[in-house]
Amino acid sequence: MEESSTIEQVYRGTFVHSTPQTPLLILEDALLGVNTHGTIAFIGEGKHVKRLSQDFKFSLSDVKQMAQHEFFMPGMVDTHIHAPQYSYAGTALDLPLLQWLNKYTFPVEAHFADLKFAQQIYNQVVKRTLRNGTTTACYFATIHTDASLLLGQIANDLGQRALVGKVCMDRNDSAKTYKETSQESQEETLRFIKELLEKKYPRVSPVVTPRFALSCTEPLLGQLGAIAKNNNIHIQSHISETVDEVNVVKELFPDSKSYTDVYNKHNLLTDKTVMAHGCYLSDEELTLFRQTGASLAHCPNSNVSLCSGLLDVRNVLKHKVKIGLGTDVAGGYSASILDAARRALETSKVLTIQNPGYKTLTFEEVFRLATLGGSQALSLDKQTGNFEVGKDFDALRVNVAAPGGPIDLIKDEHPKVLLEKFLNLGDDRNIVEVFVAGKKVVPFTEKTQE
Ligand SMILES: O=c1[nH]c(=O)c2nc[nH]c2[nH]1
Ligand SMILES: [Zn+2]
Repeated sequence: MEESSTIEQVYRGTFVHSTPQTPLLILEDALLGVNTHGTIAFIGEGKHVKRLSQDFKFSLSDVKQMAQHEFFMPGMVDTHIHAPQYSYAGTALDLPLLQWLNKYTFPVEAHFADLKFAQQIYNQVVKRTLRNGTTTACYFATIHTDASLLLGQIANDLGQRALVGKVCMDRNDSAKTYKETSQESQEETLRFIKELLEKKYPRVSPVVTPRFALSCTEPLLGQLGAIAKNNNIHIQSHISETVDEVNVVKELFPDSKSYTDVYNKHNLLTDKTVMAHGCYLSDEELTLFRQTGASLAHCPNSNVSLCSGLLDVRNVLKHKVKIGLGTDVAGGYSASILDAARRALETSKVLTIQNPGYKTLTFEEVFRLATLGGSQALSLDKQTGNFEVGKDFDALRVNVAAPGGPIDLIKDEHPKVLLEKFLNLGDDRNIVEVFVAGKKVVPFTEKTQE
């Protein structure tokens, strides 16, 4: 038998996941096998365990039976999170975006020149998000190359799948100590990409990261578009988060038709681009997203916490633009995609209050945004996002009745009820194990504990 088909783990019980066609599929008494590469080798029915054990050559005694109140779901995907801002998450939410950046964000991010401080905060944020069930995270770091490389190393060491971006900003008059020249930004981006790729981390990749149009000159935007293209790598930024920001973009880029056009002109909209927010995008701009394959990170906690706006996710879906959820720590105060899922539902309900004819998102749709949608938004859906054979086993083992946990159950509740309760009421106490590419990354081991 080939090595690639050696089965290392087999689980029997309930599995819930999404497909492009169906937001929620519930597989009761299912059997899922993971091979030595951490890839899903098969998913079948529990009643076929004997035949599957012969076909895939595992022993019946190796099957791990899950309890009644447990299920496996795909690991969650945070499509937009600022790792350095974790240091002040839960505070500083009293100003609108542009003032918030000047007063809180830039001074804090400037501290990440200090690698010791970076090490402490980056360890905390990767551990916290893993415990919260984020198996894939798309991180903004800061302008500091070495600290950004350290974030990549920490994500790799703790076993999280991650995209990591060294932030680029050659225009920032408000914080003189937190700015680069265009040349520095370009050269350091190239160094960051080169050095991160040389590490050959299996699941951590660089992402080209112009902070947003306001903090980048046109020449820099053009250079970053070219760098992403030459290296065939991801791109992330912010777009149309607030009305004030959109107005400044109009002033700074008078020759562009729209905010989206600014990025598109500089080859920054590709099928590997994820843009955060997009609250004020026109239908025409959404069409451009669709045509280029660029995606959106919906960050509802941040959008409300900074009084930025309300994203109409239904309209984004109607335009067939890829979309996932982001925490946007620390504009969003919670480092949990469960929180983002709740806020996404809430925002959709606010839109329904404003317009009773609005088609509110369902919890099943939001579940898909948190998992498969996120993986699509990051163009990582070949590797992760659901329990399709051939994808990596990125999964959460959820015990809805975890002792000391936040959920009380009535006897024999259906898995759909268990999932809905977990999405609305659950927390890290219910996430008893987290797997990335078949490897158990939560609970932490002695090695990852320090
Ligand atoms: O929510 C946000 N957080 C940020 O750090 C940022 N920078 C530009 N635009 C931004 N929006
Ligand atoms: Zn952001």
